[in-house]
Amino acid sequence: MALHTGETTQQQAMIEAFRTWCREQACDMSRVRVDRTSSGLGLVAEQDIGAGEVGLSVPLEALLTVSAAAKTDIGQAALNSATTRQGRLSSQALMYLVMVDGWHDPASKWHSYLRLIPTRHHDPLWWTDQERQERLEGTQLFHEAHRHMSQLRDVYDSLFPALSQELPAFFPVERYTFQAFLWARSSLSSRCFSMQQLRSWLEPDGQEPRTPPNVDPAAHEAERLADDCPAALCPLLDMTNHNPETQVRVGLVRCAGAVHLGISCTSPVAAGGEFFNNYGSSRTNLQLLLAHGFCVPNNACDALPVKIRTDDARRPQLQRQALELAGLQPAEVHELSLKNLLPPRLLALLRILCMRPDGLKTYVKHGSDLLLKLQSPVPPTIDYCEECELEALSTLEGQLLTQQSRIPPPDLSAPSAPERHAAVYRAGQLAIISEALKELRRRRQLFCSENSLLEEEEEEEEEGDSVASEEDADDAST
Ligand SMILES: C[S@@+](CC[C@H](N)C(=O)[O-])C[C@H]1O[C@@H](n2cnc3c(N)ncnc32)[C@H](O)[C@@H]1O
Repeated sequence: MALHTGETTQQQAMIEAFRTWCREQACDMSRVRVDRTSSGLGLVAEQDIGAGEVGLSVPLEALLTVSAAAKTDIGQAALNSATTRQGRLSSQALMYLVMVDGWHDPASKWHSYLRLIPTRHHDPLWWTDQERQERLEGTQLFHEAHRHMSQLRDVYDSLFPALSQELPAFFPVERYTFQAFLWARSSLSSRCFSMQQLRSWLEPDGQEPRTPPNVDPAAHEAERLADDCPAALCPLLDMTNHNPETQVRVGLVRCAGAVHLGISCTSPVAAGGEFFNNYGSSRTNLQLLLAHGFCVPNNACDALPVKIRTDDARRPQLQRQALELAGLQPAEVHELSLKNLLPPRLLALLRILCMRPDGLKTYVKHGSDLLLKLQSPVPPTIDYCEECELEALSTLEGQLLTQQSRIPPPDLSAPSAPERHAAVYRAGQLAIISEALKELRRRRQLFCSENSLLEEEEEEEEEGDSVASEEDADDAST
């Protein structure tokens, strides 16, 4: 990471202050040090760390959990304010309030920690509308980024400027800006650990009692809080960068008589090597970019979400009955991936939507076996079902071609890191579409040859198509 001399000195001073803080909090960081890496700050092994050995750990008292946030002066002020009295306070918002306060106030328990978090993030919520349009057009992430931004705006607007007017000493207007809230949101989303990890032991603990310490808010605070933050900040552990090749375990460990959150790696880390984390072995590039602001090239977990609208009230009753019988939900998202190019549930759904009513009558008789039956191709020999299979495949092909045409071609050598990460994301989406199209054509050929049908030379645009995609739904509403 290129830093100017002034920035380097300033950052070094902040790292030193953070190290002192870690010592004061009795963190176990004897085997690692905070250092600069190609992904910002990270942790480097000071000595060989064995496979399964706890690399570092942090006492639970040092974590910023919803429960800890609720106990701070700022948390209490928010919880007892007239502004939040009408309803429950969002637990996420409570975390943001305490994080913004802690960044400014040297008296905050987490001040030295919060100061070391980057002041700018690179996820799509930090991009301008135009950048989001250019980088994400035609993708699911474009909609997700907008949705997250407007949710954050709603949460912010529900608290400000009211809290600043009611309690200006706690919530000064110049401190609690939307930008500060955005920083807190992205800091939390990019660095948090799941509460589940705070409830399970990393290793069997001999004869000791195994009940994990309670990390939940007290009952009277929980009553006032919406349960919308299943995550906590763990200073130091959150300095670990992501490596999809690494396997780690995170959980409770005992250290010097206290309970810590610790991390161990299933393979050894040599002295001088980076001690990595794995933010989730099944995280898609959409999830990584939205929460962490980066993507993994050729991400094997990547998925292309496809949504087919089925909630149209004008749908024939028989179709609605078949969808219900098959247990297909109106808002169901079907995830296409390189491992599962054509999910059987999606094909079953398309078969229902493409089947003539008399054919559907025959199929509905299968009752609870309907989904199973529809996961295999519909033979053209069944009365009124002659066209069904090819129509279902063509419908999906049409939708994928439309999605493909809407996604701008990726430039993996783009000048800025966010542009490159967006390009990696688009490349992943386009790769799945392209492979799914090949698989669709392969299946069509097979189906035609098995049923002695002639393949159509060219696809024709369906007029008055009865199958509407989610993208179409969005277009229709704008
Ligand atoms: C939990 S923090 C890790 C510490 C962070 N590097 C820092 O400087 O504070 C997660 C952030 O680190 C960066 N990061 C982690 N792993 C990365 C990777 N494999 N590629 C690119 N950036 C990464 C991203 O900015 C991400 O949002």
